[in-house]
Amino acid sequence: MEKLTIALAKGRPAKHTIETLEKAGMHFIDFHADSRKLVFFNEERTIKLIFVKAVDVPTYVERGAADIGIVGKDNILESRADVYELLDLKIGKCKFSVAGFPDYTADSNQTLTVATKYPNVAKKYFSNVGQSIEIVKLNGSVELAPLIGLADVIVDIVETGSTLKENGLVVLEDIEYISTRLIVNKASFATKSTEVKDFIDQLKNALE
Ligand SMILES: Nc1ncnc2c1ncn2[C@@H]1O[C@H](COP(=O)(O)OP(=O)(O)OP(=O)(O)O)[C@@H](O)[C@H]1O
Ligand SMILES: O=P(O)(O)OC[C@H]1O[C@H](OP(=O)(O)OP(=O)(O)O)[C@H](O)[C@@H]1O
Repeated sequence: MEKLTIALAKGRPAKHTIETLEKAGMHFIDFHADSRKLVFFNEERTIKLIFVKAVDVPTYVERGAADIGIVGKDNILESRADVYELLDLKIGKCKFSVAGFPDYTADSNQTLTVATKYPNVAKKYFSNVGQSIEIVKLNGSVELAPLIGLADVIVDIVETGSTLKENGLVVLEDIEYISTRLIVNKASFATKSTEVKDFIDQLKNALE
């Protein structure tokens, strides 16, 4: 009998996350990296794994379509979903930064144009530092925005820094450390507490 539904973010950290689940003793028999299948079960059929777009994972968990989600902190922050965040898997490590041209100088009296895939994160950061901004919401290739005069600065994920470097940009400020986290639906945490705690404990052991 199926006990838990886990929503896993498709994309970069997925393969590593599956490896961690395998290490924790959960085997998803027909999973392979280039499969187009979106639903998998472990051997005992106690865990249903669903693959969804990273940005949608917090929504699935908040609304109870999944009991647990495994997703980047970037998507959790942007979604502002009301869920419990209970574990850092310490994979998919990167950071949120403000980036721009090396000679960029901040002027708190002027409205800054900020290009980003993460408008809520950008708004919160600049509101905290007292800078008024205008957001240009993009869905990718954000580093292009300052180069073509679409924005003064960007708020984006930086991992190795090579995308910034190759486009003549630098980190101006770091905002937050990002990695893959485990989130839990609040009702599931109460009604399925044993199953949820067992799942987290198994995962924790595999991470040690
Ligand atoms: N260099 C990186 N760039 C982007 N995301 C990274 C990086 N390193 C780790 N991550 C993590 O990987 C997740 C993104 O994976 P990926 O880029 O495959 O998906 P996505 O950009 O959200 O999806 P899509 O490209 O389909 O919109 C991020 O949410 C973040 O937590
Ligand atoms: O510091 P780096 O190691 O260069 O990694 C950071 C880059 O990777 C991500 O883009 P992604 O590849 O997801 O493409 P996108 O521009 O379509 O979001 C992110 O948005 C940065 O552009």
